[in-house]
Amino acid sequence: MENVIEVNALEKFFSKERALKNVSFSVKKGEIFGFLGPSGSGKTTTIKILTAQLKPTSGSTSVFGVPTHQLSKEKYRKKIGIVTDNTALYARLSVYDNLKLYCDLYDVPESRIYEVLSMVNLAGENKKIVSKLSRGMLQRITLARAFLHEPELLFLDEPTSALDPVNTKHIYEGLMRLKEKGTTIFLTTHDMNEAEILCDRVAFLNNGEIQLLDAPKKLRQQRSDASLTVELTDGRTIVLPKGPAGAQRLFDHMNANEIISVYSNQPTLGDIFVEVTGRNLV
Ligand SMILES: Nc1ncnc2c1ncn2[C@@H]1O[C@H](COP(=O)(O)OP(=O)(O)OP(=O)(O)O)[C@@H](O)[C@H]1O
Repeated sequence: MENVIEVNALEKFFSKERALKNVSFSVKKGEIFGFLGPSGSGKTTTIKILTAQLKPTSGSTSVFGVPTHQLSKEKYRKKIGIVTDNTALYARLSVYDNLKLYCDLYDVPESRIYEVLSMVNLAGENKKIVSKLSRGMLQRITLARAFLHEPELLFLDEPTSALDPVNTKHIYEGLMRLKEKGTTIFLTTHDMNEAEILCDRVAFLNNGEIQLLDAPKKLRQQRSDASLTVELTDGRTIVLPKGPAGAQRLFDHMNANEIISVYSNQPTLGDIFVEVTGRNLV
């Protein structure tokens, strides 16, 4: 499968401080790739380098097979959508007028505005003035703007950090639909649950270094001891080990109709992050 993003031995220094250390990874077309790390680990710096807002100190980065510094701005703008903390919206204009400006810029029909507002659960809010919006609404408008020109590649820097669970779920559904259409998504997040739901593969970033990279399911399976936790009708919760002895006890409880639930004891992505990096994700 074709790689949309390629990063090799990327390093970034801010004065003498090393923000990124020997970072290498690639992102395939149509993949949702999660960059997970605590505050200050280098997530935004990576996005800025990949979107040509910052120059790397060394190493190579390419997007759509073209070194990032060589991409013409016009071509880049049309194929890429970026969502960061910087909303760059006009505070005194309405939601509609803000999005209309981008329709003109990207050569997109105005009818698309209603489609993207519905994607972010803001249908009917088009007349609201941007300065009167909540942080969560601003975040959703920024997402709507990034969806407007149907980019092939989306960079999302903590896209749901200000959203409530209902809107977060709505955004997840929208992102999954974009993925189904073939959009590639590079997502940074602190939220392991988000990574688990959305990402095909995740990289754990700690102090500017990638410490682990794989599919969430594989990471969990590799670290599972294959034991099972079983809740029984008499109120007990028991752990059954892998192997014939555990299987026999499971059979006996099933046969006696004593089982309420069974689940596997796999670690969460958060557990794995702590195990690998020795630190929490916040
Ligand atoms: N313009 C800058 N000048 C100096 N240092 C910087 C600059 N931008 C980032 N850094 C430093 O680089 C490191 C990585 O920062 P970055 O913003 O990429 O982290 P992050 O993982 O995105 O954090 P957060 O989750 O808080 O947004 C931090 O130590 C930060 O202080």
